[in-house]
Amino acid sequence: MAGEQPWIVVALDVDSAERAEALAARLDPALCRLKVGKELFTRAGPGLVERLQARGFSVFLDLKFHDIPNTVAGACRAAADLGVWMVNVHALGGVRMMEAAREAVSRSGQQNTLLIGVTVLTSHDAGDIAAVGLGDAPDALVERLAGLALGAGLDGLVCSAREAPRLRALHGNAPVLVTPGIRPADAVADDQRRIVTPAQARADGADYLVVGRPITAAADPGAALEGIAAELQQGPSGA
Ligand SMILES: O=c1ccn([C@@H]2O[C@H](COP(=O)(O)O)[C@@H](O)[C@H]2O)c(=O)[nH]1
Repeated sequence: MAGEQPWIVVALDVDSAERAEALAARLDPALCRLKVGKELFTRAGPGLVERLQARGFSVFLDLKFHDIPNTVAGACRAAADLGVWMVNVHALGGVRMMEAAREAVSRSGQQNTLLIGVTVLTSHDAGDIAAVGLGDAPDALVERLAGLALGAGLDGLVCSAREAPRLRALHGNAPVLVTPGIRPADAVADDQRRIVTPAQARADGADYLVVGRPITAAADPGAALEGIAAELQQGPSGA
């Protein structure tokens, strides 16, 4: 799988429905999908997701569910019933939780909703992982969690594009790889630690690139989106 266009997923990390809809109005649904995460969903709820979908955007509901299997299954069922393009759970929730999520989405009326598993947050480096008592290096932990998630039947993974080549070698082209931590060469990293440029991420095997602040904090978000889309057409060398 190389992902279906559009490959860019804009993270709408803003604090109101009004701000989110104003941003969406400046973005072309032919060039991007939208991601609604914890802050915006907690403020604006399912109604906003439905309005963004009505504007023609595919929506990734990025709530990273991580709870007991029954609770996560119910949350995933609710997300699928909203008709979202993609929803995720955190792979650290374990195999039984991911299997329950898989069954809930597959039995919902929206079987096309993609269910993916977060491996290691792109804001984490080796020190962060060691500090919470997980012994593996980031790439080894990603590999371990990816195996569990795909074994539980999930459609794909959230990881850094740095790990994409190894995951492709291990699991082939079928898993959907969604990669945040995307930064154009001239952008600041912010709180991200395992970053990759947009064209390099695609070249390394990422299907979908999550991009937030480099687009949403730009003076002209529409132009910033177009710039990244153009970079993807050119490839990593710019050739
Ligand atoms: O490992 C992860 C998982 C999710 N995210 C989310 O992606 C965006 C990234 O935003 P930027 O502004 O481009 O840094 C944000 O919504 C995160 O919650 C992630 O960064 N890493």
